[in-house]
Amino acid sequence: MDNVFYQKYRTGDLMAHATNDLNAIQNVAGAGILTFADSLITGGATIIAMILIVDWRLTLIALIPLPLLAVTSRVLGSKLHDAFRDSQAAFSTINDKTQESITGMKVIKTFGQEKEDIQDFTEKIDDAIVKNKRVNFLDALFDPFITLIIGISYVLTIIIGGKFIMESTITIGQLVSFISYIGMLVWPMFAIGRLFNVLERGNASYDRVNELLHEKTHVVERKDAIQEPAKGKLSVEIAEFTYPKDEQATVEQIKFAIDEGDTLGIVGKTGSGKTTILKLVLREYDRYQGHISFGGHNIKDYSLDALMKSIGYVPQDHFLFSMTIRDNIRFANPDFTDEEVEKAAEMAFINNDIKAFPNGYQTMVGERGVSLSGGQKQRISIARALIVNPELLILDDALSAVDAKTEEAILSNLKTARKEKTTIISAHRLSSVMHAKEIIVLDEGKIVERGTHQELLRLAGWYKRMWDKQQLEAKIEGSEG
Ligand SMILES: Nc1ncnc2c1ncn2[C@@H]1O[C@H](COP(=O)(O)OP(=O)(O)OP(=O)(O)O)[C@@H](O)[C@H]1O
Repeated sequence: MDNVFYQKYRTGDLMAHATNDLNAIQNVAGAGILTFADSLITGGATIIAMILIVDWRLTLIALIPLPLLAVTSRVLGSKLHDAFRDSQAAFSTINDKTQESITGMKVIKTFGQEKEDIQDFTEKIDDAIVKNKRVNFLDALFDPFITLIIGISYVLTIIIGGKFIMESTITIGQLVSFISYIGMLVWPMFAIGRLFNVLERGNASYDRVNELLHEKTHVVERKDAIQEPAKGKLSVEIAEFTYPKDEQATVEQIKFAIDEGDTLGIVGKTGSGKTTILKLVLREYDRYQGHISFGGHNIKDYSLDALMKSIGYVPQDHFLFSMTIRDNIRFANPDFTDEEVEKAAEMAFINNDIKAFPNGYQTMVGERGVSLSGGQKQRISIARALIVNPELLILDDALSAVDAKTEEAILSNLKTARKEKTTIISAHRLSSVMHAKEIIVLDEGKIVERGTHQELLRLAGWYKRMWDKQQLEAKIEGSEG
């Protein structure tokens, strides 16, 4: 699924669909069908015996209350359906809240928001309890109603059966055995009630899961898509792109081309649209006016696999998995050798840091392992992208957490190792892009300045002002250090 989907459905919600809802559906397929078969066979056999062995008229009378059972099950079932849907939605909300609270625990603690968070959690739990109580209330109504219906059957049978005995249509013995047959109908009737219960729960969950399964991704591969990884010149022409549900265009009139082996720098204020352009190159969104081609073909002509094989991406918010550093670096392909992993780490200037850990490359990352610094995580993400030696490397503000010296070393490594390959660097620190073949400056989604570092300095615009400011800051930091 595309990004729009993951923005619409939150993690906890998706997990609730995959656990609670699937359980309810599974119940229909298991216990539900078993109960149905059981009630049908036992009930059917008993009714046939009543007709054949005792009296068909008495059987009809005993079954008069049955339509009542159908009506009750229908009415209660439909109420249960709605109540169960609400309770499942409440469970999704709790799941979301739990997931967010645990993930954001550090922030909650730092801002002293534990009490407020617990309060919010309690409110959500209380809401779920109210909704679950309603489900259980409706659930509990089934049995008394069925008992009532069976009671009516008994009463009718005794009254009419008594009349039949007086008329000598049936014997006392037949009436007694008929009443015990009704006793045998008790379980099938309860079973029908339970079946409706399970069915309606499953139905409510099925609606929720079905809605999810019918979501369509907007990024669709062409049937005869190119399977060969993209390679060559990257050319981007975006007349306009607006995020789904937004009204105003986020980027407009973007036009640039990068020859194989060249580097493009993208700079600009925060929120000026740098990441957005990169997302379009990564084909995270397909709906824009314009044309992006890579190696002479529109990126939409490639299979997603072929396009992604050509691109190495280091996002702004790097994410490492709970596995060893080595496995994190060779995430794209576990067959990379230890030498290749170390070479990539060397290029990302993280090799020495990793070797200094007691367990070296075997160090576990994440919840079960060491806490890495922001800069270390960032450089491991860079190594992870570099190891595949991609045709196009995209660094989205990927050097923000390293110091100027480390940045210089990484950039110089990239320059040597990636002579033949294309690189896009988006950054706030202008020194990251100063060696690029072309630099574009964005403001409110439009290119406002472009050229080489020297040309931009001569323009004396935003780039020059920022450059001077950052140089001054670097000098002050240098003298302080
Ligand atoms: N998924 C989204 N849906 C709607 N609007 C978005 C989405 N992602 C970003 N935006 C908006 O698009 C604009 C450009 O965002 P973008 O992330 O491209 O900026 P940026 O230049 O990379 O910023 P920064 O330097 O802070 O990373 C911002 O106003 C942002 O709020």
